[in-house]
Amino acid sequence: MSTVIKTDGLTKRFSRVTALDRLTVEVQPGVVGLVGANGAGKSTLIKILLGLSPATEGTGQVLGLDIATQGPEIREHVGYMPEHDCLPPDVSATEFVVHMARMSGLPAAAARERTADTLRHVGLYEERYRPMGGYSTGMKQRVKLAQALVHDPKLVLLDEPTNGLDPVGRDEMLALIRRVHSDFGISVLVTTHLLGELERTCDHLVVIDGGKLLRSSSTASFTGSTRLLAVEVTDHPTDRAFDADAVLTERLTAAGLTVRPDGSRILLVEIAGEETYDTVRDTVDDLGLGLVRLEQRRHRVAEIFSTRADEPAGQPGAPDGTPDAPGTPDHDALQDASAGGEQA
Ligand SMILES: Nc1ncnc2c1ncn2[C@@H]1O[C@H](COP(=O)(O)OP(=O)(O)OP(=O)(O)O)[C@@H](O)[C@H]1O
Repeated sequence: MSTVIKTDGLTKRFSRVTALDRLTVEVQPGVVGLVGANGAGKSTLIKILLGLSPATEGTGQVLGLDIATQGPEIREHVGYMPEHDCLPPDVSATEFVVHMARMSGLPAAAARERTADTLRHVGLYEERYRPMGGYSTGMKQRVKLAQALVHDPKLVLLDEPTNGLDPVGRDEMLALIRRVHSDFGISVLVTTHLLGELERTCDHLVVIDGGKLLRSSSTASFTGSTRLLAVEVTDHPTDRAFDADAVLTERLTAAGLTVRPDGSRILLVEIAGEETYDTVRDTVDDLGLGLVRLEQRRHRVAEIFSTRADEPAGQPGAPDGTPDAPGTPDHDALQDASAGGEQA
């Protein structure tokens, strides 16, 4: 397995902000999520990896090519889907993608053929002949993805591809992103601030905060099991005044378990051993209640940020003692999509 992206001490300083701060990371083939709040440095990293913006310090390779000296070769083998709307409204998807294919060096006939195939692959059919100004956000995102794929790259960098999409559109885009890798073997680096999306889509996550690497590891290692059981019970079948959660908490505590509420309906019970499951089941049964949920809690990617936010003030600042740069990310901007925190 050859390394797709490698950086060593990559730093980008703007006049008032250090957007990337000695970032050292390696990315292997697959679908990799680049996670960080707004302003964490994701877009800056993508531009540097494409050779479009020079690093202030440090080195990097993409597909074994040097970011400082081989930008054009990198862009020949890498597709890029920018975050913002960049589509000319008066032009059709077909015309635009053919143009982008020609810019990548494909001859006219091959460009037309690849465009037709790629637009079909992203799910654009008859509409591809209409001017893009009339497209929905979902259709525009598909065109942006198609132009990143049309020259048959080995790697695509996707900057917030689900931006502005409703939940259905988002699921479709995420499925498409998985297929880019599974059907064509193209590696994907995808940025988003919707954490739940990444848990479902990516094999590996790179988390950055304030331009620094927080963690780089497999998605499974982020979402491993906790030592907590999530328990949800039904109301009492006959006694409407019966406070099921309160009585259950009391009984489980008396049985030696540690219990705390999580949200309005769920109790979290610390797992003391295998017998904890039986104790909960038996107690719920004794009270004449039904079990709606009894499952071991998994970690959420979002927890890495909440832990970080709990650190003593000053800790995340630059090691040289300078205060955090302006534009330090707003952790609230990171939304846990799986917890229903997404906007349409
Ligand atoms: N050209 C620039 N000049 C000055 N500062 C910049 C420039 N580009 C980015 N920055 C700053 O660098 C920091 C990182 O920005 P960047 O766009 O890389 O973050 P991001 O993680 O992609 O966030 P977003 O999701 O909001 O795009 C921010 O503080 C931003 O204001």
